Amino acid sequence: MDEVTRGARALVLCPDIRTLRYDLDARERLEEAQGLALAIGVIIAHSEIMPIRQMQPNTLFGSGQVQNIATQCELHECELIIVDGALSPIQQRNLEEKLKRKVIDRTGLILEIFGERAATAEGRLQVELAHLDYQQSRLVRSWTHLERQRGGFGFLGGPGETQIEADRRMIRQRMSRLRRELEQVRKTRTLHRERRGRAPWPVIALVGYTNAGKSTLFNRLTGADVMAEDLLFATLDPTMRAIGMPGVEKAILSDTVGFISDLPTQLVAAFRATLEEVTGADIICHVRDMANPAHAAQKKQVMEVLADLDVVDRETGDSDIPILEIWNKADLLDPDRKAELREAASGQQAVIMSAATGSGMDEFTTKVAEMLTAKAKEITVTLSASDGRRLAWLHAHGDVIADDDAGEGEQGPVRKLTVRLNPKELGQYESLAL
Ligand SMILES: Nc1nc2c(ncn2[C@@H]2O[C@H](COP(=O)(O)OP(=O)(O)OP(=O)(O)O)[C@@H](O)[C@H]2O)c(=O)[nH]1
Ligand SMILES: [Mg+2]
Repeated sequence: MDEVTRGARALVLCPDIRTLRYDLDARERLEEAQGLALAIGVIIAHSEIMPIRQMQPNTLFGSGQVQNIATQCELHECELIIVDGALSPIQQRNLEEKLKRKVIDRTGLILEIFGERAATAEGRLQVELAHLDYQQSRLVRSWTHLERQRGGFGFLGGPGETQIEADRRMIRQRMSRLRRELEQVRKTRTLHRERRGRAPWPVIALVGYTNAGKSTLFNRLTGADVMAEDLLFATLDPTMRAIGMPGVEKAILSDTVGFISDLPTQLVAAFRATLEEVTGADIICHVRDMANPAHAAQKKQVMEVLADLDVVDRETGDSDIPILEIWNKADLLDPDRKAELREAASGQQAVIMSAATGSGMDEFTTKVAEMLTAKAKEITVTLSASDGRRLAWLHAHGDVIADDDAGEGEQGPVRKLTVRLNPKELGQYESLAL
């Protein structure tokens, strides 16, 4: 977000539209909206739930409410109004005119956050693409940091129709260039992934709603210093590290972007590409903030995204990849609630822990090790002692339990090996060319 907005005093409004069905109640949504607002560095001067019986096509809010918003802005000296919902370009423009202040909606807000956080080349390309897509319909807008940073496409001032046409064309051209660049970056990434796919280590993916504690857990396990903050979308680009823990000699741990409800459609594709890593994981750890009253609705969102990624069956909830639920932030729960959860967890793949304090870590590592071994198969093979290639491969990739001299065969000495291989490795071993 541009200089003017960072540090700006903002009025955060959460429309509660009677005709819509929400997963979270208004108070929870308002809280999330405040979190999003803080994530772009504004000061929340005042926030309010706005019940709406009937949406007004021109302003969303009724005229009395618009009056009221204007008064609140004066009272709290706000320069910016954040509406936690979707505004049509017309509604946004009309509200700005009536209120004489900058107005942004939920999509705009999330795009701003993503724009600030994206760190990798791919992340930046995706976000810019999403932003341009959003702007196409809002050509008179002039507040986004992207266009400012890039020297502008000439949206400033009240452009005439020809100017808007020219801008549209420019946006379209820029978008198709970005798509080409993205394609290139993705190809490279797929190559990297394929190369890693041949590496023998299992992949553990951390997923979860934004602010659940994924990066905190990641840091604890890797000793890394990934940005873990009380900020929504602290992590945008996937981060991977090799880790070792009791029972798992080596694994790759991947931290991912947090999920959120009502992700702007423009960002869904970007988001999905970032999450592709998850589809190749051996285990998914679903980190949940059990201290958040909205944790059940948040889980639902996460499962939806996993279903979108074809990891989870939307109807049955069955998953191709084993999922371990991390019931995080246990340190914030009172003992009764904890006991309740402990009971509930015993029947499922779930661990109660605190990534912040480290409590429950042992149980976590034991569970992960168990799940990885459950997937592994033990095979026994006899090989000619001169088959150096296979012998070396098994020692390098598998968990060799026994490697014994098995006497003389027709072609000389023979060895008998018992090896544990996870399914991926087993496939690789079987396809080793003779
Ligand atoms: N009390 C408590 N706080 C925690 C725990 N785990 C994480 N946190 C805090 O929760 C906030 C969010 O943690 P992150 O690790 O950044 O969450 P994330 O899931 O990576 O969030 P995104 O990257 O935004 O998706 C931080 O302020 C953490 O310190 C926990 O077990 N207990
Ligand atoms: Mg994170």
